[in-house]
Amino acid sequence: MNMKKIRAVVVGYGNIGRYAVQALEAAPDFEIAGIVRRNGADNKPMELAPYTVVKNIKELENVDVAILATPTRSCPEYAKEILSLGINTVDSFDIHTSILDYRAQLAPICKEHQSVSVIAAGWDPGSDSIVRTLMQSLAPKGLTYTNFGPGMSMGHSVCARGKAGVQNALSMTIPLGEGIHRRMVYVELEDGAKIENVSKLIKEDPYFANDETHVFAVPSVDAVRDMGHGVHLVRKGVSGKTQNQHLEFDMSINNPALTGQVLVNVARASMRQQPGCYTMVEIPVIDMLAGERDELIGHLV
Ligand SMILES: NC(=O)C1=CN([C@@H]2O[C@H](COP(=O)(O)OP(=O)(O)OC[C@H]3O[C@@H](n4cnc5c(N)ncnc54)[C@H](OP(=O)(O)O)[C@@H]3O)[C@@H](O)[C@H]2O)C=CC1
Ligand SMILES: N[C@@H](CCCC(=O)C(=O)O)C(=O)O
Repeated sequence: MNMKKIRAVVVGYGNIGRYAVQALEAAPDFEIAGIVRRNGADNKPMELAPYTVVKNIKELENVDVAILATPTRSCPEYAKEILSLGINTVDSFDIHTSILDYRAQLAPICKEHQSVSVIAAGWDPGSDSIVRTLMQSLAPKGLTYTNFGPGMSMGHSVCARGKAGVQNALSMTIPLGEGIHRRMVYVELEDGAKIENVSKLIKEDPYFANDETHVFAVPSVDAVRDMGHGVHLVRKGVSGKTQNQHLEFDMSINNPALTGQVLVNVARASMRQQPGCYTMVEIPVIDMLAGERDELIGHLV
């Protein structure tokens, strides 16, 4: 039997957007309804030749879900507009301290327009959030440490790139142990910009303000960039009344490729939820997989 494919749109064609398109192309149950870019079809890259590229999602027909691959700080605006059209949205919004507030803003819009939004769905926040939740259930008392990298944080790099005087930026996350990180930021300056001013702007942004941060000027960010990243999540705690349970989760990844894959997974899951706004820990993990539920249960459980 031919199943109707989910019609997805990718909004924003930067790092995550590129890999989200690839993950959609590799998924058996999706078709790409189009790509939304700020400049529409101007300078359309070769690999997008098969697709319609537009400035506004309203120019596309029968869209089920929009994958927001835009800077985190632009996600709320795009999500509100698109959810109001009755189209589902998913994003990898990664300002941990604002997730609850963001969810509360989107929930009534989803209910009013019968749409679904899955927010904060990359790998952290995202799949790591599921691992932390599972670990806490296995050892309810204890401590979890999330140790990133070393690797490139897309969110911090986007943030640094947005500062006045910055042409391009790379923010490397260096693990110091027990969930503490150092930020090493490499910036390509615009003509006339001063590293002292740029450094101040970056260090006072909430993305960086709580971590030790060093900012360096480099002639070319491209020459030093590598999009590898990873995480080592550990929990030591107590199951029932038994101490010293030790749990670990490790991954070493291409950051945008993994994020793009997770976004496609939650785009699929969005089609299986009631109207509302969800984080990944609120969705059955099986809903993120393609295929028949019974078959999946048969080989996964
Ligand atoms: N939760 C997680 O685990 C993860 C989250 N992320 C999040 O993904 C976000 C995107 O990262 P990345 O793909 O590297 O970013 P990029 O800057 O490479 O791409 C973002 C794209 O969004 C579009 N866009 C729309 N509005 C704006 C705007 N106001 N300013 C700039 N670009 C805009 C542009 O595409 P166009 O020109 O086509 O319109 C741009 O290329 C990050 O901010 C990060 O927080 C990333 C990795 C993991
Ligand atoms: N949100 C991150 C992914 C998790 C890693 C992280 O938060 C970091 O390196 O600081 C990103 O944007 O790359």
